[in-house]
Amino acid sequence: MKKIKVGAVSYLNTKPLLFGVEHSAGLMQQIELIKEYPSKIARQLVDGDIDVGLVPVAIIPQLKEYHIVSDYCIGAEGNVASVCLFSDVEIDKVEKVLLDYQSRTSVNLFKVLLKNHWKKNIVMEDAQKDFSEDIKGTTAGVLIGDRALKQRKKSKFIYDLSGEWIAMTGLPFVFAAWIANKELPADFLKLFNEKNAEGINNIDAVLQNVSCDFYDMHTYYTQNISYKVSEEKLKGMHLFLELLQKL
Ligand SMILES: C=C(O[C@@H]1C=C(C(=O)O)C=C[C@H]1O)C(=O)O
Repeated sequence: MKKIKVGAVSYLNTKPLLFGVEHSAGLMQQIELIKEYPSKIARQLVDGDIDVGLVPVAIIPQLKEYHIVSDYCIGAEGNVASVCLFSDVEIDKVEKVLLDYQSRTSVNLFKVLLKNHWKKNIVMEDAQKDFSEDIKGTTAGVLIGDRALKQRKKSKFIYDLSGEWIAMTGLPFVFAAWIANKELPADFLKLFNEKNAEGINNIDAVLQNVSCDFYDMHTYYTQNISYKVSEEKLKGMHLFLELLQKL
């Protein structure tokens, strides 16, 4: 049988979603699991190299066909902690912003917020590898994932992008969702969804397999990331895609 190719984000935030998946021999037999940073997973789904992926929602317009196939996502209903503008100076004094090459949603969320929330014009530059060292003086950076959690100890000013989005819109935010580029078998999707739920409903077991010395993972999994897809989150996602279209 041909294996279903599943692309997942390689960050700490994805561990609760993969906990049940990776512990299920039955499911693992059906899939090939690829872990990469978000912009790579996005490219693979757009190019058809994978069948389903935990992809940045900002790339939805690039897909000829898309199906949100799970009740779980990487979302936030408050400060997400791992998607922020980091800076040595207040945003009013920032002259240049470096944009994380691993991101597709958050760098676009920053652009949406800059125009509609902060109502500013700042020079932006696509960043290269290891750019966190270049975040200094009047050069700020949008950083995501585990590297962002580490950066929290280094930068004086931290603007949490989902917090700012919620302040602007009153809606929660979805960074990434499980999206397929084709129809997939219903029995596979049912099992995949059940296995996603396992870790989400058992964060204490997930935490036993995670070690992190730069941020409290219990807080991250229970108060920062919000994993359940909801009507409100989808509303937030559609508004984001609409504002992105207008940029
Ligand atoms: C909350 C996060 O959400 C992520 C942000 C993404 C993006 O900006 O494209 C994509 C996937 C998610 O992992 C994070 O990585 O910190």
